[in-house]
Amino acid sequence: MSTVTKERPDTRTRSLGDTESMGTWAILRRGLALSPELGRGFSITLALALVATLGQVLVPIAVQQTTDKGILAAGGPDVGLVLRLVLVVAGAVVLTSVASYAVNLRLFRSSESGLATLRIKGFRQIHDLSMLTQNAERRGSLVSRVTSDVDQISKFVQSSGLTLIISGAQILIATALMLFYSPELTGVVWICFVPLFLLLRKFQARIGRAYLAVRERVGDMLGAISESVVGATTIRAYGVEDRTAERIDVAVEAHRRAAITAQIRTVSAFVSGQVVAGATTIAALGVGTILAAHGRLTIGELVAFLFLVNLFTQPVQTATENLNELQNAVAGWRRVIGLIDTPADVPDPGEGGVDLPRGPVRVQLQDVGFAYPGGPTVLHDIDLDITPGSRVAIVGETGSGKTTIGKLLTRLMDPVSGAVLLNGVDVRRIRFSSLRPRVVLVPQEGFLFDASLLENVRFARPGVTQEEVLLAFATLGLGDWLDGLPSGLATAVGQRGESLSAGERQLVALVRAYLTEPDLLLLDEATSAVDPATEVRIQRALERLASGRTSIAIAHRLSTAEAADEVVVVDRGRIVQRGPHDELVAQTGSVYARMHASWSAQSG
Ligand SMILES: Nc1ncnc2c1ncn2[C@@H]1O[C@H](COP(=O)(O)OP(=O)(O)OP(=O)(O)O)[C@@H](O)[C@H]1O
Repeated sequence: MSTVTKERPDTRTRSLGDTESMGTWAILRRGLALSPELGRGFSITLALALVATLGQVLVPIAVQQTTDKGILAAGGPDVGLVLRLVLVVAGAVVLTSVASYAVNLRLFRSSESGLATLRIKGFRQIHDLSMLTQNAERRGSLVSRVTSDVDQISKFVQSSGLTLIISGAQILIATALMLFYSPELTGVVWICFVPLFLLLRKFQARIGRAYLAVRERVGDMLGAISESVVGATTIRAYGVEDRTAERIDVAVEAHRRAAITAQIRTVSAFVSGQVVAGATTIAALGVGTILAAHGRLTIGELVAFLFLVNLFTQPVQTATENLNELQNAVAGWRRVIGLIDTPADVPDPGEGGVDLPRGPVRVQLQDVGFAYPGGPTVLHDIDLDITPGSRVAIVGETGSGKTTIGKLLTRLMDPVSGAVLLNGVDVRRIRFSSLRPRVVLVPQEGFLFDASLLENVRFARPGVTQEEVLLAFATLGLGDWLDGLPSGLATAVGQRGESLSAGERQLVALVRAYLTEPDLLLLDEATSAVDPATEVRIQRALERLASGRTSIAIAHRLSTAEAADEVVVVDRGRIVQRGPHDELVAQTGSVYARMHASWSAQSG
């Protein structure tokens, strides 16, 4: 029974999620939901932090009591009381230190676990995003979302976040005590500070925008740098080092400018706070002295009040600094959330999906149409039915749409219209756990990791033994090649496999594919020329790999097309011919006949 879903809305996402419209609170809430460890045990941390703050508040009270009731006591200094108060302060200092230590430890633990979870979610998401979405953003910038952006959040969570909350509590406690000592003086302090509170709100929005720009420029800069590192060989080969350096300079310069703008705004906010704090202390001292002269305030109360003014102004000032950290972190969170909340545009049907039964696969494309985001239609009404176990070669001019068909068959992307069916089931309904190992694409340039040959091959099937790997090499006729390598399976392949030739890298890719035991094999044949001995090995390995399974080769060589059971000719996104090689060649004037003529001319 066919399970085609012809009318499907185009749910493909082109770029990463937009979080611009989310307010600061919404971002913080979502950020906390993504890293639940950050909120775990927070009430205990907060209680400990309050204990640490209360310890600080004890000092001005003790100073006032020491001055008024100890030093300036009616019958002369009361040494006993002074000593007791000193002991109380010492106790408070010890308590404060222990509480501060515990707070920091708890914060580091919870933030490190919370942000590790966020990083893991981010990296997983990068893998779940389709190539279309990944292509919308440069790799370096994508990576910066889970590295430097998360670092910004970490900076905030580990210090500024709690300081910000404690600052609020400190302001309230200081105000309550100030009111206790002198409501008039408290009024003076608040009158001085109200304009700064209002100004801070304005600063906060501007600083927030500036830091988001900084985070974006960091992403651009990393994007430009990683591109130049990855493409170093090409850059050198074409002698375009200057132009590349210029692009990096531009990105670095844009980052420098954005960082300076953010810093200027930060410093302006901080300096405003300092000016207001200084002015407040002067006003409190002036008005306080007048009040003391009129007997409405004792000397001890005035001194205690000035301590409290400091306790009040200090968090207001640091609040500006911490608010910047908050904005910086929110900007980081915004970018990470933008990544994590982007729906996977090629979703795994998971529980509701079906498994692909074992055995050679029947492949059907029904009215398949495809266009890359924002681009023209590159595949038009493709209809194809491939018999299980057959060997098919897809040929066509460059840009005709062959690779695109391959990407649709392996579900790296979904068609815009029509459906791809494997054994009669729409690929969109097949679970990834079944689809991924059963349908394998051997790309033109398989990616090799900087590890041994064995580890690179094992990557396909982690549990495979060394004997099984050796057997795989032998079965594909590659035993002699392996024996010729300096350290056999232990040979290091270098970064991206650069110690091997392009042809040898293909051999490794074929062994990898073989170990997965796919039922449908897709081979994107490399266009790069390889030496004749390796060419023979590749062909032999391919033949053995293809036996007993359905295989589709995106062919660039005449030999591959000749060896196939059927050749499918694609021209400008349409299938224009299909049939056995000999039959197609005989159709004079056809696209395939022309291609054949040109292949034959090239090979001699
Ligand atoms: N990621 C992409 N974004 C936008 N357009 C793309 C993308 N990849 C391919 N295209 C376009 O789609 C069309 C078909 O490309 P495709 O790679 O499928 O051709 P091909 O037949 O495999 O070519 P080749 O033989 O050179 O590999 C081309 O016009 C190409 O420019």
